[in-house]
Amino acid sequence: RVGRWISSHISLQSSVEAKSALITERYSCRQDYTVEIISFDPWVIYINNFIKEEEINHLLELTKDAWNSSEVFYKPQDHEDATFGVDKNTRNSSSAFVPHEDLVARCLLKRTKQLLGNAQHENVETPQLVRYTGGERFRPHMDTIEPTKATNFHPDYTERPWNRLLSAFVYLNDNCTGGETYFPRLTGVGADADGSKFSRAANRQGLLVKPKRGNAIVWKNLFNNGSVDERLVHASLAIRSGEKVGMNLFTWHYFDSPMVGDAS
Ligand SMILES: O=C(O)CCC(=O)C(=O)O
Ligand SMILES: [Fe+2]
Repeated sequence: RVGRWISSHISLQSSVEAKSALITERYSCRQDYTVEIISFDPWVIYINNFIKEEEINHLLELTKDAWNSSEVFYKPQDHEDATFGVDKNTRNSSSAFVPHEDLVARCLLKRTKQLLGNAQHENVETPQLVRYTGGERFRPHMDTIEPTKATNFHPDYTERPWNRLLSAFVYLNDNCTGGETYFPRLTGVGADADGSKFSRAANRQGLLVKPKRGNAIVWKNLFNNGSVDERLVHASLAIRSGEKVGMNLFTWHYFDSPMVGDAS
């Protein structure tokens, strides 16, 4: 089984050409992140320095003219089937897709794949940048695809069903207030947690992750039998001031393969 390296994102073509904005030949994909465990069950980790300054600057430069209203998979009132589109009631941010041929995108896909190690990781979606300004937010949702509604989600979905195993949300800037990533069903952090990364909900319910440039929160969306682990429901709380930019990386678990180890 050869790892397919193509990142076939979801009907949406990237709107920017691959070009090297700030990254030069001197660029190396070397990573030097550190990991903190957030939760054993469900599996959630926090990564310090997942992405380097030069990579962030490159991605922001590369996508500067590529922002559009974020889309979600949703069911419009007058539709029978779920579809992709803008649903501001759910998500009113902007999104930009990084072309998967881009040097930094390729590095990030590889870094994500390496993070998964021996767990199933045939495909990583094209990195998606998301930007929020005043009042914008993303209501509670799962990053997984609902198989029964997803026949038009991706051309090969029914041919070879998959779902998003791992979600990595990477913070590309942090000059904002508000905009925490909120996991209402996870255990929150302790009183001694680093306040630049986490905050505690007033009712002590749920995990609140603050935007911190370069760092990432990573979680596993599926149980080992492939069903969706709804404990990973999450939201982006509204931005109160400033701007938040983040990036989604999703890896795919194909149901015809084991979640860990080789099929052969
Ligand atoms: O903006 C965030 O903190 C989370 C974004 C998110 O959940 C998503 O884009 O799927
Ligand atoms: Fe999400």
